[in-house]
Amino acid sequence: MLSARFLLLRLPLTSRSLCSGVAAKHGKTPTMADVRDKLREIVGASTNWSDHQQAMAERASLSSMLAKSQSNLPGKTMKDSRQEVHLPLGSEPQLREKYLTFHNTVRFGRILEDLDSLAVLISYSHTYNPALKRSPLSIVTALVDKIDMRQHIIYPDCDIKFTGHVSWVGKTSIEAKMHMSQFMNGAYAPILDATFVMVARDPQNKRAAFVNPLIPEGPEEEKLLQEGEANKVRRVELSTASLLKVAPTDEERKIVHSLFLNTLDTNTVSFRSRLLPPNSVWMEDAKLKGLEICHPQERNIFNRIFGGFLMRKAYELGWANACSYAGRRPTLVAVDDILFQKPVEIGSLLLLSSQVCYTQDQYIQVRVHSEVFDPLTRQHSTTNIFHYTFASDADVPNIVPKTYGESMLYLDGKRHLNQTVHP
Ligand SMILES: CCCCCCCCCC(=O)SCCNC(=O)CCNC(=O)[C@H](O)C(C)(C)COP(=O)(O)OP(=O)(O)OC[C@H]1O[C@@H](n2cnc3c(N)ncnc32)[C@H](O)[C@@H]1OP(=O)(O)O
Repeated sequence: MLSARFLLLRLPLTSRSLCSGVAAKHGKTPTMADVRDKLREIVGASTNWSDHQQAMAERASLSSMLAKSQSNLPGKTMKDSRQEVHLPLGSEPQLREKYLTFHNTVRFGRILEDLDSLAVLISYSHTYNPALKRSPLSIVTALVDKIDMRQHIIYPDCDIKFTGHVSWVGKTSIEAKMHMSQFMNGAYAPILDATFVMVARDPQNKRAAFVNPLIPEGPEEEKLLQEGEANKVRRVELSTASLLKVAPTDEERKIVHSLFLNTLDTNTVSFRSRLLPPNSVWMEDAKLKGLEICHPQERNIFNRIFGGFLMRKAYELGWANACSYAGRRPTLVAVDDILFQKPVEIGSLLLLSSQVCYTQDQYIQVRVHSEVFDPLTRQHSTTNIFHYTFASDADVPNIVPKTYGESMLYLDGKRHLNQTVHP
């Protein structure tokens, strides 16, 4: 239980004074609700679940509209995909309810959903073909490369603005960069920067589909494009160096061995007898699990489970685990490398499992693994891995692995923390 004193300390300053007169004039700037309506229109999504099969059959017929190669598609500029979207939390109290936490901050899980929808709209704007009524592309989220928090408190009653555009393209993939800011003290202040990788598929989401080339305009855009290229190289390097594929480095092996030695009982001189060092928690005692039944309400425009919903659920579970571990409410520092490996079908049983996998001073690195479970075949298959970095306002106990598998999770967590906190 959180003490009342603690709650008082952690409550943000009353934001009303910060954003008084918020009713920022948006004119006809789209809102998040407009973004979702627009996406449904672009792909011809069914509004009722009962119509989804017909809508999917109609989309299948769009296959012939796909480009045979990337060079057949006209180049687009970053301007073509640029979007600005408002979330009028300050001026629309009814909307605020959806975003509000008990602690009078904004539910970050909801922001993840909005970023996901915006990244999809940005990608559709880049691939827009005025000759077609509907887009033949199914654009799905493949990876949340990074979300860097520039400010840790998001006020629930100040207007929010999202901006973003395509920053790099491959043959069938698109990198979208987005920024979120909040209206405070008469101006918009930066809250976070996000980079998502989206992948274009055919109308039935069965194979990859080409996207328009990107033409940079001016040195700033050239630089963004080069950064996108470097990001792609980094992603390939990271995946080839994954601890699931290759052994840890010499330095990492030493860390694991030293953790092991620290837990040996010097009296018994046995490899089996293990003792928990002071101010530490065994990794097996820092897990939190959840189950989601994937109802039609959470479907995306392609009648699969919306990626943003998965991120929200995984974030909330990860946050609860970090909160329970620290014994106080942590703040989010960064989100990185959220991998969408397989689509989640409507009706699935989705098992979410969160694990504190690395700690350092006040930082807590949490990994959430999600898998679908088929009760008929009893088969499990991994759909997503999520990585969240949290910070507490005091140092937290050290997490200690016992098995070799846990040690690999520990090293993976350390890599993620080093990348997000001390890049
Ligand atoms: C109702 C209102 C809601 C409105 C919001 C709508 C939002 C809709 C968006 C979603 O919700 S999507 C749902 C969440 N995402 C998923 O379910 C995706 C699940 N994952 C997959 O289906 C596949 O893993 C994926 C299509 C992403 C990749 O499949 P493959 O690994 O077979 O891809 P392939 O090898 O053919 O590579 C295709 C491209 O993807 C790139 N790629 C694949 N995995 C990647 C990765 N992990 N990171 C970066 N790029 C990646 C790859 O480099 C390549 O790019 P280039 O052609 O440009 O070189």
